[in-house]
Amino acid sequence: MEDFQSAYQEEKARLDRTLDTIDKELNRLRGIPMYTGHDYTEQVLEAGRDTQRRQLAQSGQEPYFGRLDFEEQGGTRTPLYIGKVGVGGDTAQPMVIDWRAPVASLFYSFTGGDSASYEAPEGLIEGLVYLKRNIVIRKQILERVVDTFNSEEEGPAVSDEFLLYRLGENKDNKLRDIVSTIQAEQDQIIRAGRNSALIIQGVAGSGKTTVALHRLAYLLYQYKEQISAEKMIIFAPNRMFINYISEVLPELGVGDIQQNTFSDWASKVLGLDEAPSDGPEALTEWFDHTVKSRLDDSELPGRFKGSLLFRDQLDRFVEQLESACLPEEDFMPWDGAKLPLRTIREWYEQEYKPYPIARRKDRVLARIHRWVEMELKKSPSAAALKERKSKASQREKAYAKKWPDLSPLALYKAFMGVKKMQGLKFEDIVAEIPKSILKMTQANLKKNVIKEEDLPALLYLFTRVDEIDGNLRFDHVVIDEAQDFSPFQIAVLDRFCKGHSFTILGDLSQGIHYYKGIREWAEMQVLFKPDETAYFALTRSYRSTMEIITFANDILRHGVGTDLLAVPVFRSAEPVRIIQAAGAERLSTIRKALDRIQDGPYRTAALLTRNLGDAQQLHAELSGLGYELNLIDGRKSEYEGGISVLPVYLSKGLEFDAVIVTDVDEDHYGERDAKLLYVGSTRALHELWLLAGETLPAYVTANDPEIAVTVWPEK
Ligand SMILES: Nc1ncnc2c1ncn2[C@@H]1O[C@H](COP(=O)(O)OP(=O)(O)OP(=O)(O)O)[C@@H](O)[C@H]1O
Repeated sequence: MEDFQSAYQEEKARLDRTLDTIDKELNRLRGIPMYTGHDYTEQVLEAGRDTQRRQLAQSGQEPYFGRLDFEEQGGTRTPLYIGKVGVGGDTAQPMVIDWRAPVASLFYSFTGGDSASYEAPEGLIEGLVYLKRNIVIRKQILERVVDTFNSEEEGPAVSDEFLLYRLGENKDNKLRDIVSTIQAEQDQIIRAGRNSALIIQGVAGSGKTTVALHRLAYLLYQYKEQISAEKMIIFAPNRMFINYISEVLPELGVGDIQQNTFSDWASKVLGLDEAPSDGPEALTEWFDHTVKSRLDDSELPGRFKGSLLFRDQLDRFVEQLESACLPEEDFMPWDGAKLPLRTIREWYEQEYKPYPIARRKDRVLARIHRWVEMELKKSPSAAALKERKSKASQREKAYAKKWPDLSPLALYKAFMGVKKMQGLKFEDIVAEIPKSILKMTQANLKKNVIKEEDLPALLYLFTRVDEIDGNLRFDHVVIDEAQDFSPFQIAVLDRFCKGHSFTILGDLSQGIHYYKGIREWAEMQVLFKPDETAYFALTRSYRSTMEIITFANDILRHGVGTDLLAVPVFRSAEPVRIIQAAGAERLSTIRKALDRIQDGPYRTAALLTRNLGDAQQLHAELSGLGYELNLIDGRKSEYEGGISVLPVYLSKGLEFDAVIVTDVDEDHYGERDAKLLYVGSTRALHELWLLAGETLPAYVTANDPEIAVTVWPEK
């Protein structure tokens, strides 16, 4: 107790000193009149002061969250205070060190032991850690001081006490930063070098999304000279998810990073009027549990059109295109004048060879135009000039039309046999496309309907025949829920991305979009050379209680059939409740469970149904009974918190303090839908209820009363 008191007093005094220094510095900066003139040097200085003012104002509320006492070899014990932004960065001993600075990595990577080291620009720095302390400051008030390592005390190396305190809290509506409790295995990913494609397999709740966002903040800090926020992008599954994660980057002081769905981004690049996407109707079709037979992988359009085989077919098509583009004829602007095919061919095949085909076409046509202008100058009279000019203009237009239309859609239509293209013979390639997929695509393209699954091919054709403009290129690409991406999508993105700088994260066990996603990470790894890629596995799960994770692990083991199990953090609460709620009892049981949850200390909860129709119906019934609920149906772009009703497949990526899954029976969640139940169950932080139908799915067990029970709570 005494120790705690003295630690608290010590930190209180230090906080007062820090706040005082920040206050003085802020006042000094605010006292400098804002520069609004035209002098460039002054403008740069003013921008710097503005950033400093904003950062200091932020630090002035919660300057730091951790302290690490470190003694560098040959040096002395020094307390390092670590915060979201550095304060006094130019001095030899800054008051607060930015969490992304090399030395701050010790705060995260240190797991006990006699010595510690970190990578600095000047090499490996070694030394001793004496103390690791978590400090909670809210609005300038010191709220909590917890030592998670103290070399002078007996006890476990680095304790989880502070992490558990953080995980036990109820969550706001939005995902939050975790700078104060980043774990060593997460820190390794956050600080991994920029020029490789990281592939991260992480169990549900292992912090993948959160880690990716922190990694972006780190990369921007570490490589500030080489990369910029506007050239980084996060691909997320839908608009609502983007809204859900939207607070983390601003909390980390990072703005302007693009956040988009693949479909929206691709449509913009391709100039499509509308972004094709798996709308609610398409999803309902894929996720309907009453559809008993599922197509083989090779017949699933998304799987086929996302494969590298399909990319290779397009490659063969483009190769032919190169030689077939040039019209096999001389150009005659008017009778008696001739630009021989031989010359045009030389321009196209030799002089402009370094350019992509579409650029070559433009250059050849422009050069022909220039040649015509020169020839026109030789006209014998004004009348002849006029006549020749008009003829040449018509013939130039006619000649240009003999070149193929090289827009991605026109090429794709040609490839799929919906549009004629002279001089190409690729029937053998098309014959390799599964018949059902070819027929369906042809029918769609005839009506000018483009599906989401066609986007990689369209983008690929674009990048193969044309130049990618500099402002479309990325310094870094993050792909969340990457198990739902196809290898071809990644291959296309690689063409837009400098140095294979990717963070690709997902969870194969949550691969519920079976009709388009991958089955193995190897499908993506083959895209990169071994030294261009690194693989990480996150197995610790931070979101849910130990009971929920142990229960969900059983679904993985017996239902999904994988050994990628989650390791819980030891945070214990109520067992999972599996309650009979079939037939006439269904609605009243849902209500009873909901009432209990509403009486609890929670901020967010979710009712997860098997499909959209169920969610709509339940939402209508319960709203009619006076419950305040938000329906999430795939159309919404904002996540509102409170109690949500949604089909289970739309819950991916989200989390709620308490979750009720309805209709958990063999019919709704047969073995092939075990992944859906896994996703649903792992959305819960503190409480999970499964409302059971007549027969529980065989893979759902309630053998251990510490983990799952089939009775109502006693009080
Ligand atoms: N080191 C940590 N400290 C505190 N909280 C953490 C930590 N890592 C993850 N969390 C919390 O765990 C929860 C899950 O994180 P996140 O959503 O990023 O995981 P995920 O792996 O993307 O999950 P899923 O695949 O299930 O959607 C979040 O509430 C996050 O704040």
